Amino acid sequence: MAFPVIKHVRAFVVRGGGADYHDQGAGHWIDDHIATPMSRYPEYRQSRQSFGINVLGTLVVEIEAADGTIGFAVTTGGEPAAYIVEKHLSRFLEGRDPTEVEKIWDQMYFSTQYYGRKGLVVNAISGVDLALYDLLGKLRQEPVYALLGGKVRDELTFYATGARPDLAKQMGFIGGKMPLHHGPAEGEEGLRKNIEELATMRERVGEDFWLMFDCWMSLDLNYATKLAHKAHEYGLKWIEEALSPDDYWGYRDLKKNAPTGMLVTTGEHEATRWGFRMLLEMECCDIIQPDVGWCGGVTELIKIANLADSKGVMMIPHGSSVYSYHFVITRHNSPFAEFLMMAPKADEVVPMFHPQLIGEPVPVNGKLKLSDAPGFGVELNREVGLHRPYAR
Ligand SMILES: C[C@H](O)[C@H](O)CC(=O)C(=O)O
Ligand SMILES: [Mg+2]
Repeated sequence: MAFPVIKHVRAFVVRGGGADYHDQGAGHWIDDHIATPMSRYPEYRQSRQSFGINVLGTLVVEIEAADGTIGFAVTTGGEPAAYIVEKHLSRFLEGRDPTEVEKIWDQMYFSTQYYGRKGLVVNAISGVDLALYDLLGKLRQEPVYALLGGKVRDELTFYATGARPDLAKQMGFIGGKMPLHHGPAEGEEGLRKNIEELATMRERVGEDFWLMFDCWMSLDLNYATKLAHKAHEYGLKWIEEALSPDDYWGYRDLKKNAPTGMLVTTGEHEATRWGFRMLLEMECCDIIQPDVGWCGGVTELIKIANLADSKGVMMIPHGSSVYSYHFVITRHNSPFAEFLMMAPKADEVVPMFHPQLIGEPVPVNGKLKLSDAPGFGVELNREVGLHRPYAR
């Protein structure tokens, strides 16, 4: 079957909304004194926006085929990523057969390797790769999960990330992951407050509900070890992203130090098969958590997931809505998924990438059956103020 060639790649920037690194309004739980690597500076402790978490904004990539079919995807990266997509990556797609996914990925990665490899450049590559999968699904009239080998289960099961695991339990989620609020710079008092928050939640949710801490790269090995042992008394299921993503040695030691039964998880700021190979070969964690919009897209996630599977490690992607749902449903080593509670008080289920996506599915009673609509099954909301800074 011949497909129309790719005619045009476009990159847009959007401000406002869209999950954790995009702009959220004042008073949102996701920006309320969360421990970060910048918490050592008191002036950057209260709000992640104070040090610029939202500075990049959203990147939207659109790929149009010669017959007018359009695939698109949303990720983080803003203007700098839009520049890379328009000025550099587009040459590897325009005029090409859209089924050349592997070759296109390879050329995007190796042509940018001298200034890329991780971070922003891989975000941009991921956005293009996801848009290409969306386009392919639309051209083939198949959902992305079908392109990936089909479902291994009927529905997705979710845990929730947010400030209110107690409400998440009432909403049918299997667990609640809370942001850690106090880092090492807040000393023993901060540590006590962290444990008190966990104890309060444990009291509210009972013994069996999963509770986890997301530490967002804020700790050192000593503090993380102490936190893990104190939190073990309250049945913490996992300690997430405790250390810098570059500290593979620290993760290896934390996994050795962690109490028996507590899982060590990380990887949402890791990228590519090579980064995850380090985490896996050094036995840094029990669960890897790539974000499909940041780790290299679906093409790279296939390789990452296979590496994890061969080591018997679970792969539970960082919350990225439909972009990870279509992957998780095809994998035995991804038995559940993350849902990021984007309601400001984490008290209701709202679409994660609102307002950018139209038709974004959300879990009901902690479960979701994916639709068989083509591609990722969502449409781009063109009312969000799309800005194309580097139009060619
Ligand atoms: C709540 C965390 O600090 C972060 O914003 C989200 C995250 O790391 C996760 O969902 O995992
Ligand atoms: Mg996390």
